[in-house]
Amino acid sequence: MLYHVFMDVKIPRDLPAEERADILAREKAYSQDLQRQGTWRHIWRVAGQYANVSILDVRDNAELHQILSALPLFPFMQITVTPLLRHPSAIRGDDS
Ligand SMILES: O=C(O)CC1=CCC(=O)O1
Repeated sequence: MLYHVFMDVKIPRDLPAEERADILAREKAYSQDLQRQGTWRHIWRVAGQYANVSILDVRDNAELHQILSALPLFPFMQITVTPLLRHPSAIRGDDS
């Protein structure tokens, strides 16, 4: 199943710089690993915001929840999930 996931990042200003850098490095490694596996299909920066739009391809709601709740930035993000299905007018073969 495909999901559109909007992640709005709100890291507290008073988080120590070392801790912030460590979380961001782990977040990058975690998301890149899932991208290599094909689970995290797209990640886009939202222009002008510390936020991203991502497309994840997972088995079900439970797997999506497991992946998102394990994000190192999870405590510092507002996440909005929208389930997707193939549009009947779609012509691309790889979007379902
Ligand atoms: O910078 C972001 O948008 C937060 C994020 C999620 C996965 C990732 O690599 O960064």
